[in-house]
Amino acid sequence: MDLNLSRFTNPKGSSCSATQNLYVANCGPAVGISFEDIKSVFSIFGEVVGIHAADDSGTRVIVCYSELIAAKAAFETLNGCRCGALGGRILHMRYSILQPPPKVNINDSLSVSLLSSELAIPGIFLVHDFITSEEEQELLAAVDSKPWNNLSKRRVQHYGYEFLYQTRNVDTKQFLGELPPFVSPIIEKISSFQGISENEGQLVDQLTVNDYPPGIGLSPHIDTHSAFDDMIFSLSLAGSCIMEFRKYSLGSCHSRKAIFLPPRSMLLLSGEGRYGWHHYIPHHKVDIVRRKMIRRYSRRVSFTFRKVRTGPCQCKFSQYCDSQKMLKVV
Ligand SMILES: O=C(O)CCC(=O)C(=O)O
Ligand SMILES: [Fe+2]
Repeated sequence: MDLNLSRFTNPKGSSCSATQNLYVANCGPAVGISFEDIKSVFSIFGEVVGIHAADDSGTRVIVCYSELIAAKAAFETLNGCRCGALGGRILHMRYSILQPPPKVNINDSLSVSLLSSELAIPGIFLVHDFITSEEEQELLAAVDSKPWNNLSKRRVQHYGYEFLYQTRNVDTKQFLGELPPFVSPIIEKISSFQGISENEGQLVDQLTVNDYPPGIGLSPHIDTHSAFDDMIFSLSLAGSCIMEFRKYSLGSCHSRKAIFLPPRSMLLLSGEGRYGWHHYIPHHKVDIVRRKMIRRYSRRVSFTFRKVRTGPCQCKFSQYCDSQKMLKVV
């Protein structure tokens, strides 16, 4: 990704406040106009210090001047006019500002795995391209046609059983009905994972759909042991994010690892990864993955499939297990 892309934005407030940078639409390499041609035309008005692609269309550029007066002169002369020296194209212009580089937190230096084999947390598996783009669009359209519940920073939908955020549990007596037919192909695919089909009964009966605006994450947590069975499946749609895993003991964090979740990937949390590690989506507009900045342009929608637990949890991770802590109190 060209890091110059999207570094420029509209001036806030008045859309006509002038700046030294001009966004120029309808010219660029994709329509046979080189950066040199653009520079020679815009240099008539003053010193041009940079020309950048405004996006990846090849037909929109940012022209940066050293002086505001030059940008204003170019804007007033060329905006909306047919420019003979640039292939006779009509230029559409507005002022643009250079965004400050995104703040990169020192914590972001955590190395991010692309594969679950690199992450190496027992029980955590990531499958890339679990669904096709068409299936992804169908799932997004299906949930977008249903009502969303607004939380403070994101929207959710619950199917099967409602997830209650106050108790971080479900009310097993309040069955909302079978999971909707639009997720049946996903559940079928999950069931065909090696080893999983041997399980008896229903594999999953609860679905939470999360719609995260760009930059919104989720605080570190372990899904309540007493609420859900071992396997938790989370399908990422539309946008990407990183998911961080933290191992706490005696209240402090001893180990941190992270994995990149691209759209259409399926993450399985099970065993130690599900019971003994907190998972967390940092609240970042930009994720650093292998020294590349990956901006969260789009919303991310996740489908988290779980199986509601019917008896107490008997996992080997008792220090994180509410079922086993409750037994001790009694
Ligand atoms: O958005 C995700 O992938 C994870 C959601 C999650 O951890 C949860 O709902 O408990
Ligand atoms: Fe979770």
